[in-house]
Amino acid sequence: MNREPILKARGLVKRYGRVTALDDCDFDLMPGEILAVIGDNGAGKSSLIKALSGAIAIDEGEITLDGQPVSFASPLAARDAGIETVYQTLALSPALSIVENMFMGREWRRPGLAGRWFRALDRDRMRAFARDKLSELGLMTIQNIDQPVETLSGGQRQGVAVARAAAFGSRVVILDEPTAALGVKESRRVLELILDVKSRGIPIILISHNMPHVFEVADRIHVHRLGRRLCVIDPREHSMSDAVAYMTGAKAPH
Ligand SMILES: Nc1ncnc2c1ncn2[C@@H]1O[C@H](COP(=O)(O)OP(=O)(O)OP(=O)(O)O)[C@@H](O)[C@H]1O
Repeated sequence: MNREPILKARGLVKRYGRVTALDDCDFDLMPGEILAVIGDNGAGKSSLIKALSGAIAIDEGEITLDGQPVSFASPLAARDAGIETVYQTLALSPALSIVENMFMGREWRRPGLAGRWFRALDRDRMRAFARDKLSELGLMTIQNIDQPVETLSGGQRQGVAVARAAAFGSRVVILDEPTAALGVKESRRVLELILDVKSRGIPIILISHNMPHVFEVADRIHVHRLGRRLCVIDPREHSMSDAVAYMTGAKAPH
């Protein structure tokens, strides 16, 4: 098995004025794993995944994907490289429909004559695909996939964002608090979907404050503290209270 990280970062620094959100931060995502990232509020977890997914520019450091240095100018550039991210803010367009949100910027077109500049959107195929992906998530309580996202509940919106990432992430899927807005049943479906993405051989970065969820699905846990990676622990060898003690600084990892 190839033990080189798929996604790797060394010495990341991100400053917002006087605040240093990432302070010489390292990161490694191994092939096929679910890596949880945990840390206190303000520890810099979101900044880390934004740096990895092109949503913010880093001040210092290096990121490699499959061993090649990368510098994503935008989330779109990261997406083109196969890195799909669900941000806490979800990045959905409320006025657009569910299908339009799933395909935003990568619409499928009907086959056309070679060289023809305009090809019609293949709406039927996109709708069937969107319906499939949502039903995999158990989200077919949504009656109409042409309805605007702004008419959905918070949990349903989260489901659309997660389904989109799971459907299109070909190298890495990053989920920032994917179960935060969800009830017990919906959370369970998201956890199942995470395991399903893993079974397709795609590694996942899961940022979560929910320790039972983290310990249920993660292969390794990156503990983030004060803008950097404090340690990486194996959930089979550490308890939840250990993990919380490390991230709050109550206990030092050995
Ligand atoms: N756009 C911004 N402008 C100024 N400061 C920011 C900005 N984004 C983040 N920060 C600061 O950087 C630090 C790290 O924030 P970040 O959101 O990465 O932490 P986090 O671990 O994801 O926190 P949480 O668990 O609360 O989401 C915090 O002190 C935060 O206030």
